[in-house]
Amino acid sequence: MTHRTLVAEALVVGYARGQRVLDGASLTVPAGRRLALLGANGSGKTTLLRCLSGALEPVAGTVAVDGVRLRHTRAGLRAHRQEVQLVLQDPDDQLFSASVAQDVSFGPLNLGLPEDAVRERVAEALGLLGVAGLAARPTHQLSYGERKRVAIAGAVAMRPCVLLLDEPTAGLDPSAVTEALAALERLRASGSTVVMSTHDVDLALRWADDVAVVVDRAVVQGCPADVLSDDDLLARARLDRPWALTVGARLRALGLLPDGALPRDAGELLAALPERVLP
Ligand SMILES: Nc1ncnc2c1ncn2[C@@H]1O[C@H](COP(=O)(O)OP(=O)(O)OP(=O)(O)O)[C@@H](O)[C@H]1O
Repeated sequence: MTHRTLVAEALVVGYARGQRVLDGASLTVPAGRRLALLGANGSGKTTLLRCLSGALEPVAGTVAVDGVRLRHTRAGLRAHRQEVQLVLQDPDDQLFSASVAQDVSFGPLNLGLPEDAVRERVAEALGLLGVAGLAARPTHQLSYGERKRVAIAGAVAMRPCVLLLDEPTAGLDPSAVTEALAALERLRASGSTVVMSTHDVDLALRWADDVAVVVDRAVVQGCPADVLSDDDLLARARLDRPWALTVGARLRALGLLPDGALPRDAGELLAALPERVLP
């Protein structure tokens, strides 16, 4: 797998006539960067991800991978899905087979790959997600967190250059979130560029290289610390400022952090404090 750049330009989407969910939404997912997609409930994050994956055809606008434009023909969609995979928020929308191994084999088998290549991809995908031990388990017996990981493994078995994850950490306990983030790092190291939608601004700040906010039917994209401290944007998008930015700004104003210091989480904050505060 090789990281690739995914670009959406001027997307227009409306489910009902005359009502637009996206109206001129543009987004760039640079190859190899972690991108977090934020926005209020119903703002259009899933709609945008579905356009990026090819599952939904916009009324207007384009989607392209490394400059190659997505065509909504059978051949065009087939080619796009080998590069870009979407994992839905609810794993039960994605898992259909009796066993985990069968489920994860589904995509590679559909590509017409020989059995040994399929087996290799399934083992690789389950390994990357840290669920190799679940291969023989019936999918209906799995916990919610296990089902989420297996659903991601199903997409990973397609060896996508860009992996789109709709709220992959929603409903996971804190240690499962940590494990999921470690799995995403392994995926990135293996060549998949990762986009995740989330409602967690603190997670977006500490995980992402870039953030994109879906607001007023368009997308505002930029560096996490800049976008997530833009109070006007945050209010329009019904998001809170991440606590680390609020506390960091206060500590800088008190002279307890150097001017350029931008701790993104508790560990970075403690590390940045001077010894007189934290001997
Ligand atoms: N298939 C559909 N038919 C009609 N309307 C739809 C459909 N899918 C989504 N919508 C509407 O489009 C809007 C955007 O929905 P979308 O699921 O993209 O938002 P979201 O940002 O992912 O929300 P959430 O954070 O709640 O998951 C909502 O008003 C939703 O009701």
